[in-house]
Amino acid sequence: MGLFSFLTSDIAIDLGTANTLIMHNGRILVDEPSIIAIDKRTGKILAIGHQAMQMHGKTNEHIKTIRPLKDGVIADFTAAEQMIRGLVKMLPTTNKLFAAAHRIVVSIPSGITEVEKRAVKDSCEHAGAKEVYMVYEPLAAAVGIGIDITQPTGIMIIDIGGGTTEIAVIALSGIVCEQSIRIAGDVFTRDIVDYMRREHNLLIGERSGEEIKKHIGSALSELVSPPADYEIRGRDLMTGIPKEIKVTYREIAYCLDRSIAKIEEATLKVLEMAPPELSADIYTNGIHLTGGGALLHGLGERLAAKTHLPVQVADDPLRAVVKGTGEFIKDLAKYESVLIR
Ligand SMILES: Nc1ncnc2c1ncn2[C@@H]1O[C@H](COP(=O)(O)OP(=O)(O)OP(=O)(O)O)[C@@H](O)[C@H]1O
Repeated sequence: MGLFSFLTSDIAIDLGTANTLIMHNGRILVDEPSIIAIDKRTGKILAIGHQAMQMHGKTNEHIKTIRPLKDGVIADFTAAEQMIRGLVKMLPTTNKLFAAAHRIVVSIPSGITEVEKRAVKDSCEHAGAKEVYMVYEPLAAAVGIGIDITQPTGIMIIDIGGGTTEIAVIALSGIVCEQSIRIAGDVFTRDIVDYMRREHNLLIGERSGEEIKKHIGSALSELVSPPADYEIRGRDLMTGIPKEIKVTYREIAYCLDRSIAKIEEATLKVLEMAPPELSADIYTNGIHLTGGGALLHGLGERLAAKTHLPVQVADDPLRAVVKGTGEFIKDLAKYESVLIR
């Protein structure tokens, strides 16, 4: 008997490169980093989500941490399945509401291939789901921020996640034109780690790079309300001794500049592709920014300056996709044309 058959209702999953969120009946019950830790000798899972993230970069030879998704898609099928299983187990199964849940809606990047889609579906099925529906992330993000995607109105979404940035123009429940690029949070983190090594001779880990990004990551070198300098520790490459330095947001803006320019480029491409009637709508309604990357300081302002359009950063950008995915599972019939089996 599959895991989902013990549950009492349908669930929505935002299976992300960085974070996986699970929602039921309008409530986000699981919000964990997409990572597992296993014992290399036995293959046993030692930790999932936050607990596994604590171990990331600090493991000994017997422990391995795995991030099952890369660039928005499943890179390690077995680990993905184990992670989904483990995260679903975190749901309060004692709650009667979960008694008959065997349908799930899971969000996927819009640039995903048929083989990659199959991998998502199979992972969910192997984890116990009986019916799996998939929905493209930009559609879920739009619904998640409260937009009615069924209207004949052009909506532009830029969803910057961990692995992919999805830029799409949506109308009448469908994606009219889009670009899905593999420049997002993970690349920003890598840019920071590389910069620290190059400019400061300081070797830092992925987690430290991510902390810098979250605290002082900036898309602009001049901010109206700048964050305070951030202290970071790592290994001095010259001496091999641990050291601490202070980093400014301006340095981070400098090292992220190239990657952000690629997002700008893709945004302009999508705007160029949009049919004129939808361009007119976008001129009025502007661009909606979702995903964790939307939290970079000054990103909204930078994109607004580049496109000369109003840019709105979602209130809760990290949760927009799962909130939208949760709406789809509530009314499968209404969204039949949007959902992929
Ligand atoms: N305050 C912040 N500033 C900048 N980046 C942030 C901030 N908070 C989170 N992030 C980044 O956002 C990314 C995660 O965003 P999100 O959860 O939307 O992506 P995901 O759904 O896991 O990825 P994908 O959709 O690409 O599969 C991570 O790279 C994380 O480091």
